[in-house]
Amino acid sequence: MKVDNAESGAEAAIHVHKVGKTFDSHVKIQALQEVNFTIPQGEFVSILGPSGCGKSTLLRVVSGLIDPDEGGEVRIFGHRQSHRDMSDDVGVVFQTHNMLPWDTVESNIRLAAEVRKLPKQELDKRIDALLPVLKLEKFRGSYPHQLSGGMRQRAALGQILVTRPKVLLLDEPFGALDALTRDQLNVELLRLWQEMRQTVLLITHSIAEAVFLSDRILVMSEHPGRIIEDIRIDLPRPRDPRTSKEAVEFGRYVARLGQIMGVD
Ligand SMILES: Nc1ncnc2c1ncn2[C@@H]1O[C@H](COP(=O)(O)OP(=O)(O)OP(=O)(O)O)[C@@H](O)[C@H]1O
Repeated sequence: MKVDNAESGAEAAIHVHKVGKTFDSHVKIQALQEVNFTIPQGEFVSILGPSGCGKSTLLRVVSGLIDPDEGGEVRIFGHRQSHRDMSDDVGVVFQTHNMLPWDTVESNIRLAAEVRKLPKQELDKRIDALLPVLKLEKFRGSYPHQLSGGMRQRAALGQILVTRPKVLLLDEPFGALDALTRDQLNVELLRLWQEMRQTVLLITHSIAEAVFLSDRILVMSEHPGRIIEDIRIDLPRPRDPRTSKEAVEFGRYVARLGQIMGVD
């Protein structure tokens, strides 16, 4: 369903309005409480918050994998997200990859694009362009178990990027990797975003990672999750891990966020 009323966030890439979520299994857990925010097209936004505050739940609601409680809504370019009618404009990457162990990197990426029913020639072209960007060209014929953790997560990113989603939702995609690999992949992610300029919503536990990558950081409260701060990161782009992280302003943002989150 489309709406074109500006107040509803129809112009925005992501519009989250009065989103709450209560899980009602054997115990009732209110994971989210009245979450509101709007992200314009092309912005890179990170979500920080304490463990268990509802970050993954929020990302799953934005992706359409689960529906919010009644009264709340998510719109993607004006399309009302729901479990039954998920927007084609959204791609999601989780912490653990989704690759079939018996298929090569290339077939896994190919398979992920099949739902979009792209003509074979177009898909070949996209895969040929994507593999070098992900530094996986030499590994297109390798199986997941033959790759390092970082390569597997790059391939998982490839499975989503091949569909060219306008909105990229990332749930700690590099969270399980060692710090060095994670830093390298963040630099690559930033390079990709600088080229493609999709709208990105990233969940992370790392304040420095959020400041380095983002235009804006949303901070969530303890459970039940609400947005308690919305901070614009006015650091110049393009960003470079050495120079950007050494800048005084970078340190100021990290310190301020540390204070808000009680980890300074
Ligand atoms: N499917 C579910 N059924 C019941 N409760 C759930 C479900 N998914 C999440 N929860 C609960 O909702 C709350 C928020 O969980 P969520 O995974 O969204 O937090 P998070 O901020 O992503 O946590 P972390 O940073 O530790 O990954 C938690 O209390 C969790 O137990």
